[in-house]
Amino acid sequence: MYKVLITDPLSDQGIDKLLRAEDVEVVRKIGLTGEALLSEIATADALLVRSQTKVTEEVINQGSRLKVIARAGVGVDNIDIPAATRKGVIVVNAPDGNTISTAEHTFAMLISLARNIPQAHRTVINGEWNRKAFVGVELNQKTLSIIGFGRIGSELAKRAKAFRMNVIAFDPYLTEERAQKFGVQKASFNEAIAAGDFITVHTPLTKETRHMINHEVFDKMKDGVRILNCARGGIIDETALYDAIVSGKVAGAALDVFEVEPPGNHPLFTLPQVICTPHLGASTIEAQENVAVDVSEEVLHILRGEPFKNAVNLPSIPAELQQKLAPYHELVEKLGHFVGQMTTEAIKEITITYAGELAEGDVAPLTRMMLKAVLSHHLADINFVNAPHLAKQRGIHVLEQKSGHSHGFTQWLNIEVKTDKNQHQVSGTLLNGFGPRIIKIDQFPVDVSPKGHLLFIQHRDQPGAIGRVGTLLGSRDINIATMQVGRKQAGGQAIMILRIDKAIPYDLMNALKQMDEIQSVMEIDL
Ligand SMILES: NC(=O)c1ccc[n+]([C@@H]2O[C@H](COP(=O)([O-])OP(=O)(O)OC[C@H]3O[C@@H](n4cnc5c(N)ncnc54)[C@H](O)[C@@H]3O)[C@@H](O)[C@H]2O)c1
Ligand SMILES: O=C(O)CC[C@@H](O)C(=O)O
Repeated sequence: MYKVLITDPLSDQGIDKLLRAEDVEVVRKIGLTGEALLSEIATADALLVRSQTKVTEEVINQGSRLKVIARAGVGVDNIDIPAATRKGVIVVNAPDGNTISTAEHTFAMLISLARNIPQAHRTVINGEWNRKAFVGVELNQKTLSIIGFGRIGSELAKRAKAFRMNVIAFDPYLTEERAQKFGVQKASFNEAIAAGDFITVHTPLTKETRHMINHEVFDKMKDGVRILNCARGGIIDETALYDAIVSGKVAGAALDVFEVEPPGNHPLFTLPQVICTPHLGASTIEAQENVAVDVSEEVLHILRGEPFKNAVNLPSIPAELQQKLAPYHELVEKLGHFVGQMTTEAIKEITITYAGELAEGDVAPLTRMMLKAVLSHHLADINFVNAPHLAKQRGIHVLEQKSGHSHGFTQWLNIEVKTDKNQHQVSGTLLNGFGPRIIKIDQFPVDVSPKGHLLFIQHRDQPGAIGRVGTLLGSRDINIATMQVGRKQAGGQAIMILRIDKAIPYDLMNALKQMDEIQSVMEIDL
């Protein structure tokens, strides 16, 4: 039974799949913080949050069973992603579910800002009828500068175009083609800042975007500009905004988000030009249901070991690629486990080479999978998420390469592991109808089905050696299911791979190692 802990309010309909899952126990403790959160997370397999719960390194490290943190929404700035990655915990979000709601909210703020609707409303309900104080401006033919042209920025552009605004956009990843598709003008940051009658930010909050709208930037804006932030508090420097409004540079500001939330008695609230909402961008019935459905499904997939799509700390793998690579998973894992167990010293370098059909297209997910398999015999708590990070942390150099030489096979792959003193390599393929095969071990051609309990023996090729090993095992009632021998030349170095029905007792292992012709013996479990 998986324990799924929910600590922020989520739509009931949205988490219906989790509530109905027979293998899941849902524990809803809204607003959990401090010691209480640490104690609950200790036994949780998954944590579901919105933006309120602060998922710190301490919280993540306390989750000894934690496999996934799911953010019902887009922004993951309340989650310590590097800490989750180090711990091998997958972080997923729901990037699409609240796009429309947030774009619509931003548009509502835009109109409210242009026409002073919140301020006017307040006076009317207080018994005043002051029409002169609230003369607004039209949106028609005004320039809207959108900083950050992703999901929300581009949806907002469509709405602004419908109101006949000139839309210009700055986004380092915006192509001319995409700009044309949305009928917007692609601009540099400075151009967008200088041209906007309204300027709205829709970037994530990052090191680069924190205070990207600051004193200096306000100085470059048109007089009477109106500013919106429905993305993240901190993208706009609130002190600079306050000064720019007081100086008359900025005619008004609409804010849904704040550097500190809740913002308390903020100086900006003393200014009549400022309108605000309490982080309501995604607060619609539809958005909350969408994001809760999305993350509930992702959590179930991850807990059940099924494919998932919106991991924040893993490169996303398109469904088509997942499907294409799925047949190779077993081969890659088995080869990785084989060479990982063969290697008994500290690993310095791992090279994986793909050839044949495998050399066509993206194989990065296979490399990550192989890395996890190899290193699981050397490092604790390694998984698909943290494998590259742990390898790098240990100074293990990982190389992925493609080769035009597939050795006569439709697909071929080789894993080579180097240590200070040794190097080992294993090659494999998928045989139509027979599944994964190991076809070479350390330059010795073999044909081994990589499964079960194997005995891997390196020895000198001499008459009687194989017989003596068989007799010794037989004398201790150890049955040999299959056997493969590989050698490069008669009388030289050779290997034996025996699939045996049970593990070898310690004294028998020693007896094998003491045989004259044997150099090394190891058991390999696949
Ligand atoms: N107010 C709310 O309730 C609410 C709801 C949803 C999302 N959000 C926030 O809105 C923001 C946008 O969300 P989205 O779904 O559109 O994200 P997105 O990832 O689709 O778009 C963000 C865009 O910002 C661009 N960008 C990154 N760095 C930039 C920079 N330095 N300058 C200019 N552009 C830059 C990216 O290229 C990307 O296109 C996020 O901060 C998100 O957390 C707020
Ligand atoms: O949970 C919320 O309502 C905030 C949503 C929003 O800020 C997001 O990043 O998705």
